[in-house]
Amino acid sequence: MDCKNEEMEIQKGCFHEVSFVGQDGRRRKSKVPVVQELVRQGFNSVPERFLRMHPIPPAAVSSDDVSAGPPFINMANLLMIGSKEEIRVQELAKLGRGASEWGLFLVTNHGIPSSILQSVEDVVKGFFSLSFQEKKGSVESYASVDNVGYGRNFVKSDDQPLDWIDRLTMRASPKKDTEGIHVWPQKPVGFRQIMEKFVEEARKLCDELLQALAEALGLERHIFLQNFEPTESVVNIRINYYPPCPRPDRVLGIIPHTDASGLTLLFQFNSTPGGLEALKDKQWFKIPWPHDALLVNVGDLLEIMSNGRVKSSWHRVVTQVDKERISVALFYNPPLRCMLEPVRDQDSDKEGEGYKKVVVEDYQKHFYNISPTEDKQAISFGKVAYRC
Ligand SMILES: O=C(O)CCC(=O)C(=O)O
Ligand SMILES: [Fe+2]
Repeated sequence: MDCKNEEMEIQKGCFHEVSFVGQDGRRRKSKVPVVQELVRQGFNSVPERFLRMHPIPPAAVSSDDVSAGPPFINMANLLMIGSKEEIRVQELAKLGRGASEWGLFLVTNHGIPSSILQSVEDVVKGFFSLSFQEKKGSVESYASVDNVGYGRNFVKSDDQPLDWIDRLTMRASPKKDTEGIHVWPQKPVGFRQIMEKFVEEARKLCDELLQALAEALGLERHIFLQNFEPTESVVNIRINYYPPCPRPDRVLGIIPHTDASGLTLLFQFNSTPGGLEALKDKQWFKIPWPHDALLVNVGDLLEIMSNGRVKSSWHRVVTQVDKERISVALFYNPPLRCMLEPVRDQDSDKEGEGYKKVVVEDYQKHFYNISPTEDKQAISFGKVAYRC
C-alpha cells in the first residue's frame, strides 16, 4: 500500500491514535495504521512508516539447536516433586545461569493448568477476531488511559519506524487501580474472569521463581519476594498481536528492549511458534520455545534488586512472512512506591557497588520517558554512578 492508500485506510477509521511531545516541545497527536486491518484488507507493499532504514541483522543460531539456547527449568525438580535434593541443586544452578547469562529461561511443568491456558488462548483469539470497531467499542484506547487499553507500543515521532504489532494491555492488580476505567474487553464474554484466573496461577509461579532465584544466587530466599507485597504489587497483562508481514528483512514486530518489570512471564500460542530473539555475546539468538513451556524474562527491576547478579534480557520480536503470532505477557512488579534496595555484598554493609536504592515508579517513569533506545540504556538510572 502506498502513502495515499495508507491515508485512505486511516480515513476509513482504522487507526490507533497516538500522542507524543514533538521537537518543538508541544504535545501532538498522530494516526497510525492498525496492522491487523492492513493485513485483513490487503495491501500491495508495506507502508514506508514500518520500514527500517537498514536490513535487520539476522539471528546467529537456529531454533532447532536447543543446547545453544537458554536453559529449560523443570519446576517439578525445583519443587522436589518426586526428585532428589541433588537434582534440585542442579536445577537451581541452571536457573542461576539462565538469569545471569541470558536474562531469560524457559519453564516446564510450570503447574498452570492447561485448561486455564486454553481458555486464555480462546478469549484472546476471540478478541482479535472481532472487527476493529467492535474492539474499539469493547475497550478504551491507549490514548485515554495511561498505557493500557487497545492500541500499540511507543510512538515518539512521525519519523520513527513503526513496529508490526497491535496490543491489548490491562492492569490486573491491584484491582483498585482499574476501578471506573474501561480497560477490560466486554467481548468475548468472560474475558476478565479467565484472565484473572490465569493471573492467580501465574503469580504463584512467579513467587516460587523469585524465591528459587534468590536461593540460586546464594541469597536468603525471601530477599526478592519481600518486595512484592501481595495486595499492592502491580500485575499488567499485555497481549501482543503480530500478523504475517511480507518484509521480515526490514520490519520488526517489537524493537529491541528490556522489560521495565521485576519478572515477565510469557505464553505463546501453539499455532504461532517462532519470533522471539534475545541478544547474548553481541549476537541475536532465536529462542527455541515449545508450546508446553512458558518463558520468563528477567526485568530491569530484578537486575537492580539483585545488584546486577542477574541481567535483564535485551530482546526483540521479528516478523514472519506466513504466520500470525500472538503472545501473552504478564509483567510482575513490586508496588509503585516500593523502594528497591539492591542486595549488598555479604561482608560489606555499604550500598551495592553497582546499583543504588530506586523507587519503582521513578524507574518506570524514566524508562518510558527515554524508550525506545538503541541499546540497554534505561538501567543506568539505577546505577550508583548515574547522575540526573
Ligand atoms: O511476543 C513476545 O514473545 C515478546 C513480547 C515482549 O517482549 C513484550 O511484550 O515486552
Ligand atoms: Fe519484552
